[in-house]
Amino acid sequence: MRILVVGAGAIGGYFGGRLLQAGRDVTFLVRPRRASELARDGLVIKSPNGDVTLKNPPTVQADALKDKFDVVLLSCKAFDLDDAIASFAAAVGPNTAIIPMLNGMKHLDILDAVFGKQRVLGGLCAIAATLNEKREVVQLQPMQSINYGERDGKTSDRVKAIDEAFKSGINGATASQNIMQDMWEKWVFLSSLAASTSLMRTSVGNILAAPGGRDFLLGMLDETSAIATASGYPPGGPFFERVKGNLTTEGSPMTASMFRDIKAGLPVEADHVIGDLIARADAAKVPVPKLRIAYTHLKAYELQRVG
Ligand SMILES: NC(=O)C1=CN([C@@H]2O[C@H](COP(=O)(O)OP(=O)(O)OC[C@H]3O[C@@H](n4cnc5c(N)ncnc54)[C@H](OP(=O)(O)O)[C@@H]3O)[C@@H](O)[C@H]2O)C=CC1
Ligand SMILES: CC(C)(CO)C(=O)C(=O)O
Repeated sequence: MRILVVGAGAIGGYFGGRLLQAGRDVTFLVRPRRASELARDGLVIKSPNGDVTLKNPPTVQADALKDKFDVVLLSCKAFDLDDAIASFAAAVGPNTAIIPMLNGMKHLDILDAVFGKQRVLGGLCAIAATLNEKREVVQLQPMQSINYGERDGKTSDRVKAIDEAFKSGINGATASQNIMQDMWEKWVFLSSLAASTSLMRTSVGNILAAPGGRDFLLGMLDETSAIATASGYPPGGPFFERVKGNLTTEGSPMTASMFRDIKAGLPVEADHVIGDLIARADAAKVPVPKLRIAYTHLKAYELQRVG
């Protein structure tokens, strides 16, 4: 099974690296700067689940991409999605399965429109990872999982084959028969965490310890849960039960990748992760005052960032 990992950042580098470490046929589609970093230093993963340096990981750049791949693991940020689609389109053949790792949901519609719904699986990951100043992939906590599945819930041969390949290298790899529900639950959790930690500029533990902090976090979770419910995906499945406790754990150092990006002065996925959720709330007439403040805050950050 030929796997093209689009982007060798935190998520692509981590999961693609683990598959490569397990001997899978992985190629990273990268842009010139990342290509030279990987050629010079290898793909370095620092992780509580085991460090590894993968020398000379196979890479390809968009202009040289000709072969069709069986699987495309899409791990760019939402604001790079159009550019990434143009870059990996040549790798998509009649039997290619695209597995997106992006937070949010809107990318599914965009990918469907370009490649056809039958090529786009559902996908998500739960991990806290980042690139450090040496451009090494750093996993910040042991937690990790990656889910994928047919969006109609069927068990297909292609998902069985992907599952076998992913399980061989990644702890926490799971084929899901309820991937749309899982994606919505992940979005509910992530948007609550990202909106809260970005707005309060601190961890879940510090927010919980502040006056009104617990009510604020749970109020945010109520708003995002109401949107999911109005969209036909009431949260409450096993994934959600597992992650919900993270928002109420005293002393938790947890933050969202969006908050880490703000601290580093990087662009954020404000429209994809929060703005799109508010649009769905408006369509369903669900009041979301806390989420709106977080969105205004993120858009003000974006304006200040570009000057
Ligand atoms: N980090 C985390 O802990 C988690 C992140 N996510 C989600 O996963 C997605 C990816 O996040 P993350 O890995 O953190 O982001 P990163 O910024 O670390 O990595 C994204 C990578 O995509 C690459 N990229 C973008 N466009 C292209 C292109 N056209 N061709 C090749 N490479 C491209 C970028 O390359 P370049 O270096 O050239 O800019 C970059 O290395 C996001 O939607 C995020 O919300 C989900 C769960 C946890
Ligand atoms: C919810 C979480 C923390 C875990 O994957 C995440 O997706 C993120 O920080 O972007």
